[in-house]
Amino acid sequence: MLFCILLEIRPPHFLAPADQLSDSDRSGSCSSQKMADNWILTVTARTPTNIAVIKYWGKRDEKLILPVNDSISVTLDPDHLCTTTTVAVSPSFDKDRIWLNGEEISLSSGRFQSCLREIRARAGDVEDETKGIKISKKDWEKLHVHIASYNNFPTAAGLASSAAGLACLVYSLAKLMNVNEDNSRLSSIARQGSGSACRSLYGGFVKWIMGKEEKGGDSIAVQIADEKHWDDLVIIIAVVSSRQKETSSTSGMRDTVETSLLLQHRAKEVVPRRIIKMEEAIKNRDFESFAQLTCADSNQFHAVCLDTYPPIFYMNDTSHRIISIVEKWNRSKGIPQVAYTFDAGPNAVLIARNREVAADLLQRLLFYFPPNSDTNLNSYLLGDKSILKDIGVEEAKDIEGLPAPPELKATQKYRGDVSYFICTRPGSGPTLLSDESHALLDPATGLPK
Ligand SMILES: Nc1ncnc2c1ncn2[C@@H]1O[C@H](COP(=O)(O)OP(=O)(O)OP(=O)(O)O)[C@@H](O)[C@H]1O
Ligand SMILES: C[C@@](O)(CCOP(=O)(O)OP(=O)(O)O)CC(=O)O
Repeated sequence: MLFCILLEIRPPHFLAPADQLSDSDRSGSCSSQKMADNWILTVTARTPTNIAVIKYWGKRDEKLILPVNDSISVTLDPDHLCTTTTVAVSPSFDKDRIWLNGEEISLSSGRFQSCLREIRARAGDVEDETKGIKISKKDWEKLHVHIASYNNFPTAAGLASSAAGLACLVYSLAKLMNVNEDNSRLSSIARQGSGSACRSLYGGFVKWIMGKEEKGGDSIAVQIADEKHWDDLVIIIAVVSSRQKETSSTSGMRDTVETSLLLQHRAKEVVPRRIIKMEEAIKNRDFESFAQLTCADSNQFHAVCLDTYPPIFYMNDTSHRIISIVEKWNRSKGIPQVAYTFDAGPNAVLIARNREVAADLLQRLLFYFPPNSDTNLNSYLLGDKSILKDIGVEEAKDIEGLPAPPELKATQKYRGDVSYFICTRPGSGPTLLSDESHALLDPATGLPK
């Protein structure tokens, strides 16, 4: 029986007209055609976001997304910030479709198309004996997919949604289509969806090697160390604004490449040295060097944005205030306690050397940026909320009683200038979610649940 069902399943609209069917086609056509109308195969995966500590900014090839320098990132714990994507294939689908955060969006962009094309070109044979489904390598060119993706954090707000999103798209499709390639090879496909996405194929500490080849085959991500290597680190993100930004990373870096002389100096002289030092700092868990390099690189990235014509401003007054709080505190301690870094937006990503320092940091941040009176504490700190206990904050009113940081003379507060905080840590790479309850597509219809 199973053999009969498995004979050959072709999408109904690709079935040959009856008079062109061979005997073997006919012998299996009844059950397989019936099955062909009904089956849906799905895969769900979860992929983390990442924050660059040595920034990628500038492409040498826009279409293939090849960068002008190497970059290094820390993968953030997917328990707190992640994309979940379900991909489905069925002969009953008549076109490729994608839903992002519940809304259908166009798949026509060159970037989505590049990822789909590259994955399809590497697809393998798939057989699901329990469902009686067999898809051969060549069938993938004709079958269509449905994709549903959800980011559990703001999209297009400088929190690298494109990184987690495109990495998850490529990873889940690769699993659905049985692509037999390691994550580094998959990273070079994700790179063509969004540069920073290639680094989300690994957990821990990741380097995107810029590569030299014209076609970009050697522009891949590699893991420097996994998330357990340096598990003291605690990361606090201050979400300063979750509105969509004015200048996208893509257009911003294009303008920078065209107009900034500082970028050329950075890519040629500064980053190559910093990459070597940053790799060493990570391998040796040398927080002092790690923090010094991270802050310097973030500052240079924003200087390069300012050196662009027309100038790009991603940070705002709140971002600058946070830098000042951290700089003064680090100086008062003699050695860095916290590193800061800002991507293409005003949100601060603060990396504390350990949990104790992270608690002191959160105390300072809550002191200067208390929530509005109508904000609930539960929605003001997301992620690992247990850190609130460390500073004795159980309710929003406890924030009012926090002591002023001793190293700072100014005690003016900036109530409401931070939308919320996220407390997280370095985290793991992509994972498959086998529990059906995580799927975003209905297994019976292939449409969003
Ligand atoms: N889960 C997802 N699946 C597929 N595509 C996504 C997903 N999330 C985001 N994207 C794509 O990425 C775009 C947002 O990218 P953009 O670079 O503007 O912002 P960001 O990645 O949040 O910020 P940044 O890269 O500057 O930190 C979205 O408009 C969408 O096209
Ligand atoms: C500031 C950055 O976050 C830039 C991210 O740029 P994207 O990867 O979003 O850009 P595209 O490749 O055009 O999609 C720094 C970084 O992540 O390295």
